[in-house]
Amino acid sequence: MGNAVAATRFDQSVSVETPLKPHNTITNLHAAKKKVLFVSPELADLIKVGGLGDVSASLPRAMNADHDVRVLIPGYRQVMESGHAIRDVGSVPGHAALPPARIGCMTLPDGLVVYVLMCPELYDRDGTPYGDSQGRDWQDNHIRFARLGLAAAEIAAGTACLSWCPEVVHANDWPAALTPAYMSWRGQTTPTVFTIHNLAYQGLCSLECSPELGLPSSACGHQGMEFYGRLSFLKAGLVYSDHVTTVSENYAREITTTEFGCGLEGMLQFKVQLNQLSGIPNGIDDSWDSLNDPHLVQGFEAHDWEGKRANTRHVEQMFGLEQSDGPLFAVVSRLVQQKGIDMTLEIADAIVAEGGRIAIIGRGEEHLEEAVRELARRHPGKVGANVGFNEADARCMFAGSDFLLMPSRFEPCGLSQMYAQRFGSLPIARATGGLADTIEDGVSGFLFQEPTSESYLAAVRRAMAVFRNRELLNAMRAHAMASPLYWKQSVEPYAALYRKLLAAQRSGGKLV
Ligand SMILES: Nc1ncnc2c1ncn2[C@@H]1O[C@H](COP(=O)(O)OP(=O)(O)O[C@H]2O[C@H](CO)[C@@H](O)[C@H](O)[C@H]2O)[C@@H](O)[C@H]1O
Repeated sequence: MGNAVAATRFDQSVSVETPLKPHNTITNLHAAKKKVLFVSPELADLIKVGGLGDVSASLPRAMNADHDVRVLIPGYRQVMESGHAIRDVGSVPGHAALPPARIGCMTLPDGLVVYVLMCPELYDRDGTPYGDSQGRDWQDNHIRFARLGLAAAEIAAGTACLSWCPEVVHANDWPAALTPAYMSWRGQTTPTVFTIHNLAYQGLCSLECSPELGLPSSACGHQGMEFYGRLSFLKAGLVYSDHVTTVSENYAREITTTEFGCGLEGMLQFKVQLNQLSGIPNGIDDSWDSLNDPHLVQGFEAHDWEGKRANTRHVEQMFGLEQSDGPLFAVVSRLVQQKGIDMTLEIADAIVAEGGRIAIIGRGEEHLEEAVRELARRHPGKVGANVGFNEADARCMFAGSDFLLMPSRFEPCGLSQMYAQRFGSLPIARATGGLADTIEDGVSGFLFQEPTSESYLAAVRRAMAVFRNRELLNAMRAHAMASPLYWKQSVEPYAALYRKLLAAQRSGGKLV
């Protein structure tokens, strides 16, 4: 990337903020709003791969009425070129193989403050936050995300030259998981929360990477982040944070079992004994408003089913589907094993044979992308597939479809099923994780128990039977659209957790 481009990226006209003295950790103890640093690899306003991007955009905003939550994300190319002015406000030194970096500050139009970790050699690349445009993970991901964690630790220590210092640090998923770890190794006492959005992605690297990350020797043992002979970023988040949350109550229970614990269930059971693991469900933000969403061809409310139908016609056109009186099923999903796409492929012929049509938008594993394309080729006019990522199209699909197919093998919370319900599309989902917590079987959607195509198809058939009973269908749609799934329900549990950790810190140290 040439200098000319780089030079346009930082708004240097604003003076660098006055550095804070190291360890002068809290500028105003009596400030009403607690300062929280929210560390994440995604933020939907700027870059989104999946649900973590949505949560990072909506949870801090929902919390901000009573808190001062600021987000720290890496300065990927998409972030630096987003068009938002970035003030250069601080810096962090290098450590082992982690290069030094600058910290920028971006204020989004609604006032959300975002710190951007600017390190072009690590983040200025084509592709996604995690890999290249062919879907291959970046080979230096351990360095890229250790850099993120250590920068967050420096901000928390007041050593990043910022005029703001958090009282609580909230790190999300493996890419941010070294935040509490570096804080612990450096003796920092600011309370830390680590949220698991998906236990299956662990951020594993070789033990030999330890010197590159500048880890203390204790980190590489069983009591540290060693996991079956490798280093696990996610395990570091569990071991070194003061409290672990995950994104639904059901998933919080499930991850303590062998079936869902990904080998970490013993550690998670221990966290439960210490009262350091809880489930706080995700919500959705109020942009999910079927009457006023500008992406829809026609806004609609419950009982205005003609308005919803206008969106169905639009989705049919988008996907080249024949018009029909049969149900329209939508798939809006990352195309990965977790999401059970293979099961949808197995039952698709039956859905089509029984009068259904399917519209699929998704991106992910190459073999699943190809299988989805092949399915659409086999059923012209009945199945349409768009292999890619498009938020506006996804919103139209939630509004235009009758049912959302979400047969996830596991699902920490799931957002798509909540979006679908809000837009009057009834989710058909496996009763797992947050899906079981947010869908009422036979009331706002359809749940099935076993991760088999037989069990799934039986649920689809129940949905089709309801589709033929207009009165019941419309009652279920209206109920789904009224489901109380907004963030409001999650704000207080997070606020209570922050209060508890701060109280523990005041009364003599961290929770043990
Ligand atoms: N091709 C495409 N085009 C447009 N939009 C697309 C898309 N594919 C997916 N999306 C969107 O991406 C998001 C996916 O969020 P989910 O929560 O459903 O799953 P994900 O597995 O990514 O998130 C993980 O983190 C979240 C957040 O905690 C948990 O809810 C979840 O269970 C966990 O697996 C939704 O906003 C969906 O609409």
